[in-house]
Amino acid sequence: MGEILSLEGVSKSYGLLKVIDMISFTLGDGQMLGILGPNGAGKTTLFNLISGDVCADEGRVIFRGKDIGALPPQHRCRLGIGRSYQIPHPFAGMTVFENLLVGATFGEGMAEQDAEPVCIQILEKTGLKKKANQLAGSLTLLDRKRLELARALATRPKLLLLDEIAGGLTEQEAKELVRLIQEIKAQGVSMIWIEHVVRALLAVADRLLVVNFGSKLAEGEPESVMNNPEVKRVYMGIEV
Ligand SMILES: Nc1ncnc2c1ncn2[C@@H]1O[C@H](COP(=O)(O)OP(=O)(O)OP(=O)(O)O)[C@@H](O)[C@H]1O
Repeated sequence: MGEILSLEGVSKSYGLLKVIDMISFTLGDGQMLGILGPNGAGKTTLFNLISGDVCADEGRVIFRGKDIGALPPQHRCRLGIGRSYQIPHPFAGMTVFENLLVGATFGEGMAEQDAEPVCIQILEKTGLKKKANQLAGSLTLLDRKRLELARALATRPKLLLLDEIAGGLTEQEAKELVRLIQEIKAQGVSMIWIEHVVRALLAVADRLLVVNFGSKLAEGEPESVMNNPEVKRVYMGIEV
């Protein structure tokens, strides 16, 4: 199995605050890495560094063998990095379908006639078909989260970054989401999923990475990471 992504000694500061401190990890092709960590640990910043929303102060971001650290987000998207945002921000004045079309045409570069059937398929898959013609701004939070995922899928990513998409879902909805993510994974899409809903994450993650104060606290097989005494103490607040 080859590597799709590797971060090598990546750091990022905002003023005096070092938000990401020398983080390195690799992601195998078709694998799912789950990221856990307390609020403010630097998880979303890590995604921003991969998607190009911010650039690292030091270190390298290698995607499919190429150093993409200096590329803007739209170039990284075209190369195959799709992402959802923790706070959904769809194009509120456009319909759900139009939001997907933007992802497919501008994000991935598909011609509109090719993009339409792809978008319809994604709407079906994500349970948004009935809302295709609804304005994105009028959706409930839950449907906005679905739209975040659908929009990211419309860019036909090879690597999908999911930022807390299970928060606020009922148990049943979380199960459906997990099924959908398993389906996407089965199609060979590599994924990184930041999630506080640990049960959902454990259902699909091949490996876990725990971040604390911008540094890697633990990484490895889910079971051994969850049993790591330092993870229990720092992240879960459990004394062992
Ligand atoms: N653009 C920015 N300017 C200044 N500080 C920032 C900026 N973005 C993030 N930070 C700070 O960096 C730290 C890490 O933020 P980040 O959003 O990456 O954490 P997180 O682990 O995703 O948190 P959460 O679980 O609450 O989403 C926080 O202290 C945050 O306030």
